[in-house]
Amino acid sequence: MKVHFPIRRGVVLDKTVGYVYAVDGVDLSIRSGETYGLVGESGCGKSTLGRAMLKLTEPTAGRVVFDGIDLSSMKGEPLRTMRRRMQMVFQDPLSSLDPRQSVESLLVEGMRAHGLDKGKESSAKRLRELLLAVGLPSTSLRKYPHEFSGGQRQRIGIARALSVEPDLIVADEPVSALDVSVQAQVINLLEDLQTEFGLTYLVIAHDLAVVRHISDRVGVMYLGGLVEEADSDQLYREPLHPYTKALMSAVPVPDPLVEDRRERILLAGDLPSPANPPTGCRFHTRCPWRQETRCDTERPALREIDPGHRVACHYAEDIRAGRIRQHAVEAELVREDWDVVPDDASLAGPASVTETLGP
Ligand SMILES: Nc1ncnc2c1ncn2[C@@H]1O[C@H](COP(=O)(O)OP(=O)(O)OP(=O)(O)O)[C@@H](O)[C@H]1O
Repeated sequence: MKVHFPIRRGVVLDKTVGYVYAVDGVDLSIRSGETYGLVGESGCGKSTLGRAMLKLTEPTAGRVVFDGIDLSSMKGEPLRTMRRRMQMVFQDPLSSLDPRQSVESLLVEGMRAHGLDKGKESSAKRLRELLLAVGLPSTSLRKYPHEFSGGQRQRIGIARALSVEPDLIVADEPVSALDVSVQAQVINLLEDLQTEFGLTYLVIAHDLAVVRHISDRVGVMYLGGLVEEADSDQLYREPLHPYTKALMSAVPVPDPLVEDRRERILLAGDLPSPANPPTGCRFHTRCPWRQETRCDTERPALREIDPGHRVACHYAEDIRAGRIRQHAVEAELVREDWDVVPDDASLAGPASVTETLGP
């Protein structure tokens, strides 16, 4: 799939002077009942991909197939019916919930739009069930979003998504606006609801720790492309793409008393603009293992290195076997004596993942 946004100039924005290559050739499938975690730095195209999967953003090229049905040319009522089955939970519940609507009205709205409010009594029962499912008191119905804490508001956002009985939920940074102490509660809630209602999740996050806990499989995005994908355990045990390795370097050590023997990876330079991505491998401008000239000119395909473990790097096997490791060490881009501990292991913001320590 591709999603390219035109960059327009001129008095009435009538000239297209270029494109933002937000999603540029991603082939991703999510299995029924699983949680797929999508990670990467801010601006790499995660949200755009999530929105395009729900047809909230029209793809420039490619198809979205949901439950065997091709949504590409679907419009009007058939698309609306399919949309009920695919809901989104947003990062900031305060901006995604209309402050003038009570919780009751917020929850009933979607049910009504999809013909699921079948009479006063059954709607009231359904509302009670929804509140119970997300752990909010029944007195919440008459209240307004600003009367709740951040975590409670996210529960309202989740209840709202659940109200139309979806199969797939795309959760875009569902906990990143919340206090750390509340994050785990919301993640646990999502897990419980998945078991209870047989949901499938796409969880988008810049924080590897969040995704690790909740995901069955994880995909790592860089500048509009998927660079690595594997079962969660496998990816965390043996990241193969240099970018994933760098992200892993930034995850804090779980136990400070355990000696940290992982290699630390320094990425050169800043994240390039998706409006002007590098030729060849998108990651080559920052890669410690860059090999001339193949990496600069030839874009690597995502290929299966081990069963279910796909990597978009020409030299993944060589890096794994340590065959081209020396080059990176000599260039002082990979060091074993790194002693800089990150203040913040998150990957938010345009800053590159540099000089970070990991477990
Ligand atoms: N509607 C739009 N029009 C033009 N450019 C857009 C639009 N939506 C997103 N972009 C650009 O596409 C790129 C990818 O954005 P996207 O929001 O998908 O990234 P992201 O990885 O989800 O980042 P974040 O975590 O900051 O939301 C960015 O450069 C962004 O500025």
